[in-house]
Amino acid sequence: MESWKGKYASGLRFSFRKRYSTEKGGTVDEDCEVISIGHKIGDISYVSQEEAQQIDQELFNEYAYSVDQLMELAGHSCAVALAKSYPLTSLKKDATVLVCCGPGNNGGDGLVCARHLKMFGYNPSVFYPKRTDKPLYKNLTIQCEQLDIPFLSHLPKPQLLSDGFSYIVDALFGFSFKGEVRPPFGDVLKTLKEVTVPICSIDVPSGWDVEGGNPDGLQPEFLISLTAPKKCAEKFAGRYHYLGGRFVPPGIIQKYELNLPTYPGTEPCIRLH
Ligand SMILES: [K+]
Repeated sequence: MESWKGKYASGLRFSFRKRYSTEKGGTVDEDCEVISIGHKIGDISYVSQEEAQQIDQELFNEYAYSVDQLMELAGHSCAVALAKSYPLTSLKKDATVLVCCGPGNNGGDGLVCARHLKMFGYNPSVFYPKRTDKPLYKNLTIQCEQLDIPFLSHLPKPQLLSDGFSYIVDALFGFSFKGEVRPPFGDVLKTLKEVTVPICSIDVPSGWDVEGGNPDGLQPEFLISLTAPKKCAEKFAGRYHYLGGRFVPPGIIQKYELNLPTYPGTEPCIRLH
């Protein structure tokens, strides 16, 4: 696979071709394009868990954003990146998508993403096994329910998931995940590891150490890093890596010396590879 790492965007567009091996031993080529405006695209920043949490706190405390605001932008950027990667017209199974949501803000991003996917014409369902008793999450849940998005009471077996959904969004854990997976999420991750449809992770592949990754864990096909990629994203080997959450103020970019590609035009997300 040709990589864009170490190359420079001389103008507005940078294109390259990726080659994938198929299960039957053949190869498939995919033409890719990254749009960047005068930015060195080789040395993108990967932030540590501590930096991600500090940036998060600064956005709320110094820059006076509310969680709802940033979650809305983040979740919307996830839905847009998913729609670019898996266009409506390319999907069978009535464009059914399962969004698995965890107990924290990563799960909140998932609920927002599900709502926007519905608005974009997809058919999302949500699995949200551990609900958080806070108005923000209750409201996001009601918003989905009012759009007739079904909430599953249990996670079906891998075969049923693979038969019933075009892809599965992993919004279980983000940059605050630590240690060994606690119940009931161990079983959830075990099931997701066995499905054959693409897994699409929001911010961090769930169950991965935020910095070290997890070679035995989920291997998503799609990842959207929010704000800035976390260190574990260096180990992401899937097909689509996007950056989203276009709300990082210049002061934070400077303070944390973030090197991030410039979002093109009015896009809420940009493909990194
Ligand atoms: K996740």
